[in-house]
Amino acid sequence: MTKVAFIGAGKIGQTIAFNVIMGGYVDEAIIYDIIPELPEKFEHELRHALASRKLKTEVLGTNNIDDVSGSDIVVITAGKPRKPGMSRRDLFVDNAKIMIDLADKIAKKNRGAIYIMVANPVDMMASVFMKYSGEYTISTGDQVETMRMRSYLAKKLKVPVYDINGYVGGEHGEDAVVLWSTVTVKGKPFTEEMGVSKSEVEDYVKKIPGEIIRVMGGTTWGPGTIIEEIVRAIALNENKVMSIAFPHKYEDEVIHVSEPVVVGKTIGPSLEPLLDEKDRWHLMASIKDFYSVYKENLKQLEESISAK
Ligand SMILES: NC(=O)c1ccc[n+]([C@@H]2O[C@H](COP(=O)([O-])OP(=O)(O)OC[C@H]3O[C@@H](n4cnc5c(N)ncnc54)[C@H](O)[C@@H]3O)[C@@H](O)[C@H]2O)c1
Repeated sequence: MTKVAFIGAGKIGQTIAFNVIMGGYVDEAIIYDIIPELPEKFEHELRHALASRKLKTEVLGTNNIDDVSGSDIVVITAGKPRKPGMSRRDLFVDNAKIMIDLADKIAKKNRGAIYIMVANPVDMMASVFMKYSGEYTISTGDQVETMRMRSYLAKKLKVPVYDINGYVGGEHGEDAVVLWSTVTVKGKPFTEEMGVSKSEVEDYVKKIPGEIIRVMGGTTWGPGTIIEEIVRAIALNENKVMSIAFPHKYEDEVIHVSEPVVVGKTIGPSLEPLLDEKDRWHLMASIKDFYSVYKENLKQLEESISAK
């Protein structure tokens, strides 16, 4: 019996919820948003789709946060999306205020759930939510970049995408790094002699989301499918290796940075010890950078809250 809650029913929230619910492996789903009637009408849409697929998943769309209770998995997409030209980190203060409010309202009614953060800046929002709720939180992190990297290599090298393996790590977004020591093509370690340069792949992974946002107004289908796989891995205890951001204790904070890790009902162990020295150095640099930006952002957040 698996119950999943979706907090936020905007573009990405709807896409993830649709994919998860149509997967047929969830017994109950609750969809919550603050926009009047939106979750309720989305519930009707889902019921129609479920009828067509002959699935008996129980779905509730609601504007009442008290309905969000007893969940095993909580997927949080509530928050502002970035506009063209904005960085994910620009959303920190506004979206962190939403996370603090949600931590207060939903954590006590869903104790022991795994919380999956999607709202940006996603890794920092996971750290904020965990800090204020005390609940185990992961971020979808670089699993999205990982699939962008694999898809680009497959297209360039003209091989099926399932012949490409490997991961992207570090903070989700502009600072994510391809963990080249993990990348293989048809089981062989990647080399530039295969016909594509590392910098070209890195450039694609960094720039493509901004380009999609500029033209399509947001990224949905890619992340919506990739994030469904994270939910599925947890719900079905698949123990699959994914590059998601999970809690790391660093200095005086718990922070979230992605590295390949086994994902099931519990998260871990990490594959970080198997990376080469260069990739491990990149991850450590990314943890240090995350920590200093995060501390600075927390300061701004506190100033903004106390200025009210
Ligand atoms: N992690 C990823 O890979 C990834 C991918 C795509 C989008 N995102 C992020 O997800 C977030 C949502 O993006 P979107 O395109 O769906 O935006 P959107 O504007 O379409 O949807 C956001 C939804 O959140 C709701 N919301 C706001 N405050 C809320 C609250 N307190 N409680 C419940 N619902 C609330 C809004 O009413 C809206 O329906 C953004 O921060 C975006 O950057 C992350």
